[in-house]
Amino acid sequence: MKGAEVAIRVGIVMGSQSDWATMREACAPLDELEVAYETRIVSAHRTPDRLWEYGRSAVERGLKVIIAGAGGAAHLPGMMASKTRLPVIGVPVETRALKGVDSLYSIVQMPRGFPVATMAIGASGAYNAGLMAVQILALSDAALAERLERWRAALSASIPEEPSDA
Ligand SMILES: Nc1c(C(=O)O)ncn1[C@@H]1O[C@H](COP(=O)(O)O)[C@@H](O)[C@H]1O
Repeated sequence: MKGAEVAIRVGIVMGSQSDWATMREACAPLDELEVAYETRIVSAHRTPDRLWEYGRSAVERGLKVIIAGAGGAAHLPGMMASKTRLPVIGVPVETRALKGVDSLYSIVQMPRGFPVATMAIGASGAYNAGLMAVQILALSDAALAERLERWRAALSASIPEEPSDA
C-alpha cells in the first residue's frame, strides 16, 4: 500500500535503482497486510546529504520502521541507524562478484549501541524485512495484529503435509 491518504509508517530505502528488483519484495507483505510505506533511493556514498536528511526527519515525519537495502560496501543501513532511533531492518542485496556476502558482512557487523536487524541475502531477505516491519507495527496496532494472525494461519494451512511429484 503506497501511502497517499493514510499515514506512512514504513520507509523503504535502497542504495541504487539497481536494488529495486530485490527491494520491491519488501513491499509485498506491506501491501497484503495494508501497511502504508514509501520508497526512496538514498545512498550513504552517493547522496550523503539525502541520507542525513532522511534519518534526521524520520521520527518527526511519523515513520516507525525503516527498511534499508544495499549491496557491496553496504553502509546505508548502518549509517541510517546512526541517524535515527527508529528500528532499521537491513537487507543485504546480492552482488555479482561476492554473491552478497560482502553486503551481509557490511550490514551485520554493527558496533555496540547502533544495531541493524539484518535479514538474509537477496529477495527472500527483502520479503522478510517487510514482514518484520509488520510484526513490529503489530505490537501497538490491534487491528494489524489480527490481520497478521490470520495471514500466518493461512500460510501454515497452505503447507502440505506430504511432498508430491507435481
Ligand atoms: N552500498 C551502496 C550504497 C551505500 O551503502 O550507501 N550506495 C549504493 N550502494 C550500492 O552500490 C550497488 C551498485 O549500484 P549501481 O548499480 O548503481 O552501480 C547497489 O547494490 C547499491 O546498493
